[in-house]
Amino acid sequence: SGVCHSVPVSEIISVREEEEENGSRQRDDGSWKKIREREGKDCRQAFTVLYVERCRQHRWRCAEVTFTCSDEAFLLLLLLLFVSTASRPKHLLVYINPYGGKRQGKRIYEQKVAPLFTQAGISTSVIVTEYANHARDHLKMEAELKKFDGVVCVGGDGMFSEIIHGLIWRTQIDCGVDPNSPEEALSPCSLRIGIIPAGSTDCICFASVGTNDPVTSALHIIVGDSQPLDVCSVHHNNMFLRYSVSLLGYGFYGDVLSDSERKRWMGPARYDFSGLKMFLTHHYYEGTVSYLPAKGIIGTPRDATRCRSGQICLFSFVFHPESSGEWRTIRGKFLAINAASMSCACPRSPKGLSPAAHLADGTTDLILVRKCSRFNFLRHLLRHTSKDDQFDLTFIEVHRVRRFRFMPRHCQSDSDLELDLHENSKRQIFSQICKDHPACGCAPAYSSWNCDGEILTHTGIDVRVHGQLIKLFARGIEELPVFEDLSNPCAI
Ligand SMILES: CCCCCCCCCCCCC/C=C/[C@@H](O)[C@H](CO)NC(=O)CCCCCCCCCCCCCCC
Ligand SMILES: Nc1ncnc2c1ncn2[C@@H]1O[C@H](COP(=O)(O)OP(=O)(O)OP(=O)(O)O)[C@@H](O)[C@H]1O
Ligand SMILES: [Ca+2]
Repeated sequence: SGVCHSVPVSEIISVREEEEENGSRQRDDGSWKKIREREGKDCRQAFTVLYVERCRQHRWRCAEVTFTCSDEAFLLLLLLLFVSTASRPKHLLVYINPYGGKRQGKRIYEQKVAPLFTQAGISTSVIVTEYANHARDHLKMEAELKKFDGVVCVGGDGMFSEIIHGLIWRTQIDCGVDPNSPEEALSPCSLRIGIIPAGSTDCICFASVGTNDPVTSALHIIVGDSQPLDVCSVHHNNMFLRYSVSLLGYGFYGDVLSDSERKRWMGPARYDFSGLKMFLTHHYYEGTVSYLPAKGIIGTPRDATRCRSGQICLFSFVFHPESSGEWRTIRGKFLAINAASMSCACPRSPKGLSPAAHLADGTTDLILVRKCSRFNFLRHLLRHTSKDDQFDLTFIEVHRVRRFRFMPRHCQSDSDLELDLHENSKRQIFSQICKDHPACGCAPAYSSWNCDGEILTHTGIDVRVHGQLIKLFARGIEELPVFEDLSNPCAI
């Protein structure tokens, strides 16, 4: 009817030929042979295009529009599609955690994601996990990775952590790199990972896509997006412990996690319950943090700029030199020590723990919250949910780093201990008594590390950022056009 509609070829999900004008109901599959058969006939081609439509808050939906054109133009479109979709996945290995978040992983995948994959002509091999670490071990030892163009993780941050542990490990073994050594340069993983959010925090999905919406994630996988991601390796005395891509948190977030693990039955609300409890408990921990500041990078953790799709993050990593600068050391009493390798934006805090952190710049933002009053800590926490700067407080300091170490006070070297031997021995006896009498209410000596939602077994750690070690089926958060129509009533 002469209405004009344009769709970028890169955002087409599928093309369906419509029935021919003579009424025959035979459906074409768009193959070259069928099209050649019609050559010479003077008929116009009607076809329906399924494409990506942008909705509010970075959500994507599937929309469709029907075009008509000459056979030659249609042929040209198919050719264009063929060329521009070379980076799209055709075979995917899917892992579903049926127990993540509100236990909806299987339903979300079957109802919202699988039909889209079928429509886009993607074939899948689906594994519903039967126990914790099933996906990790399958990837490490069994999975025939050559058969696939990507891995899909249906679950939360913990499930994603399983997937990267399996994939990074497997890649190092295949490339002859020792994954245990803290000094080795790790080999990047070639398979991309897609995250279908079905967990409790889903911050890796939220911070790399802009929303935690299964359909949006499925569409980013279908169009073959690619977003590199930094990975931290965590070691204790040269022994490998874990990888982290979002939050490594000691003190407050470590305690929230330890407390919340016992309340898994509560679902995602366990974090709010334990968060309130740990806020009231108000423990602080003593220790030494040393770090290697990042040099030659674009930006600081206090910037107003944000990590956005196709912007500075990608080339800032490529152009800055590996810094061999001076280590700096800070000793003190901390309510929290957090390292955020990405913003850690999530529905609880849409700007995240470190709003200016980058997904792929080869650095992590080290946030130190020194001992302060409950009132001041609350001010800091509240600012995670407002426009105010959560770092603009006297008891907070933040550094962009490439590497850092933490040593809790009671693990410090002998010479350090000799300095305050007397006080220290009193404390050790005291903390022993407190373990026996947990009701006495005095502060414990140690917290634990929250490593992407998993508890670490050691408190003294050495952390190193491996820039762009893995890739996601994502493109980073897209800058919203200023003219965005916020009243767009996109069905959700
Ligand atoms: C007063 C409101 C303050 C709201 C402050 C919100 C800050 C939230 C920042 C969230 C950062 C999440 C980082 C992501 C970590 C993930 O790798 C990990 C695995 O999924 N998730 C958690 O550890 C889950 C961590 C969840 C932590 C929730 C903390 C909730 C704090 C509540 C404090 C209440 C004080 C109220 C006083 C009246
Ligand atoms: N079949 C299974 N049975 C029990 N646990 C599993 C199974 N599959 C995976 N897991 C484990 O479940 C844990 C939690 O999973 P997941 O991260 O998906 O959800 P969550 O913890 O609710 O969300 P988030 O990590 O976003 O806070 C992970 O540590 C994972 O190892
Ligand atoms: Ca980073």
